[in-house]
Amino acid sequence: MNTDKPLLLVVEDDLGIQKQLKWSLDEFELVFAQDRASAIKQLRRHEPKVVTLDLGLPPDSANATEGMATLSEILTLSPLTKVIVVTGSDDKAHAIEAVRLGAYDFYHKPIAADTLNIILHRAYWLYELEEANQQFSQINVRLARIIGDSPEIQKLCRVVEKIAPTELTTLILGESGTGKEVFARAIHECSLRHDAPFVAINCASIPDNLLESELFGYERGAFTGAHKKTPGKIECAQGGTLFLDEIGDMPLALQAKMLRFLQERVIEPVGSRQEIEVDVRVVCATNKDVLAMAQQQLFREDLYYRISEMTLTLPPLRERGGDVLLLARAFLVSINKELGCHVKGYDDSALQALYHYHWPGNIRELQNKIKSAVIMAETSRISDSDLLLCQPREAATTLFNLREVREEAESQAIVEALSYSGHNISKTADLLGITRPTLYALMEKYALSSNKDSSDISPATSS
Ligand SMILES: Nc1ncnc2c1ncn2[C@@H]1O[C@H](COP(=O)(O)OP(=O)(O)OP(=O)(O)O)[C@@H](O)[C@H]1O
Repeated sequence: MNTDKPLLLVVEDDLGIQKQLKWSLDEFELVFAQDRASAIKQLRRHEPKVVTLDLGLPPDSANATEGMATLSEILTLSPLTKVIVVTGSDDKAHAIEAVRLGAYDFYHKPIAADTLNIILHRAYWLYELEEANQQFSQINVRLARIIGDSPEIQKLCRVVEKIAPTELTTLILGESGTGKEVFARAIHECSLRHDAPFVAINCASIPDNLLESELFGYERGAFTGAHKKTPGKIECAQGGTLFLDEIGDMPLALQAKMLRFLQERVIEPVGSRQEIEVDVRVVCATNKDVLAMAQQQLFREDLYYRISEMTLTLPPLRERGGDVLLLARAFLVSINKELGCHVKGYDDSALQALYHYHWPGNIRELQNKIKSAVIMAETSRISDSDLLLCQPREAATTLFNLREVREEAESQAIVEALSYSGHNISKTADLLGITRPTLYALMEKYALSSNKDSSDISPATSS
């Protein structure tokens, strides 16, 4: 069968019309069905995007009953399929009824090839559009579990959308508690593997001598206590995604075996000589600088390049701006529910404290602090004293100082425009939509130099 052409299921009991369609619809790969049963069989087998359906089907070809029943069954099984019904020229009522039931369009016999070709192309186009929309909204729902409005997190979500459907082995970097596992799950859930298992293993939490058998499985009698053949985590992830957390802690000896699995997609359980083929996508994470470790021979360099076909670096919570408050509000709802509490929100002192704290333990620390604050809170609103935070992120200025924010953005824009224009003052002023004197005044205000020789613009040294 020529798979380049779009496949069209034609439900038509008249062999003469079948022949005519074959001849006039040569841009499509036609498959035929003569009655309801064969139509459903072909639908299940070929999953066509578009179907043409003659409403007059046997056993009662003079009547539209069987055709209408076939239409309903097709749309129940495959709601996105575009069904175009075919009726006799004097049968408008049935055509309209079919559209009411969900048919995409209708046309009357005798067949006008040009018109039918146009209707069919439009139907395929619409199908593909709807299918893409559906996939997009499913991806959005799956990504919705990642809370965060900051540009950094939004950018990472767009990267996840792009890489999820691929087979790229991905390395997620970031401090402890920044959401590496959350992102690994999002990659899995937005991928075509989302119905298969997501299996996570933490390489740091399992003793070195057990990690190999945990990952690769073992044969009965492979070592003392191996009473029965047991599959490893890799095999358990068959068809799905394996998440190797703390990959930087994997013992060097085991890294060679891991590399072979990643290259050849086969595993050999401990104590076995039999190879097992595995179809598993791998996502790794670490809070260590594995590249530096590779350079110091503390991590296999070849394994590093194998696992980092794509790298995502998660920013620490303190660099995500207002996300901390967004997360704090979301966690309050879930923690209230979990503990059966009714804390209503945060007072100003708590918001200030949450925003300015350094968050060395990132989102996990935030969750813990809110949990204990919900338990400790004496009133319906959490205050800074309930949160027990020390070490503010920076001197407590006001939470949102609009002037400071504006000035920072203004100075940043000038730096970037200068760099873009090659430090040409006229061009920079044009880019920014201001006059040269205004630009000079602003550069002076922000102590910016226009030194052409420096590769980047840095604040002028005041000497
Ligand atoms: N963007 C986010 N939105 C909502 N919850 C999040 C987000 N990121 C992380 N979390 C929550 O924070 C906690 C820590 O996240 P996670 O375990 O993914 O971090 P991690 O970086 O893998 O940590 P570790 O390095 O310690 O393994 C989890 O409870 C997770 O559900």
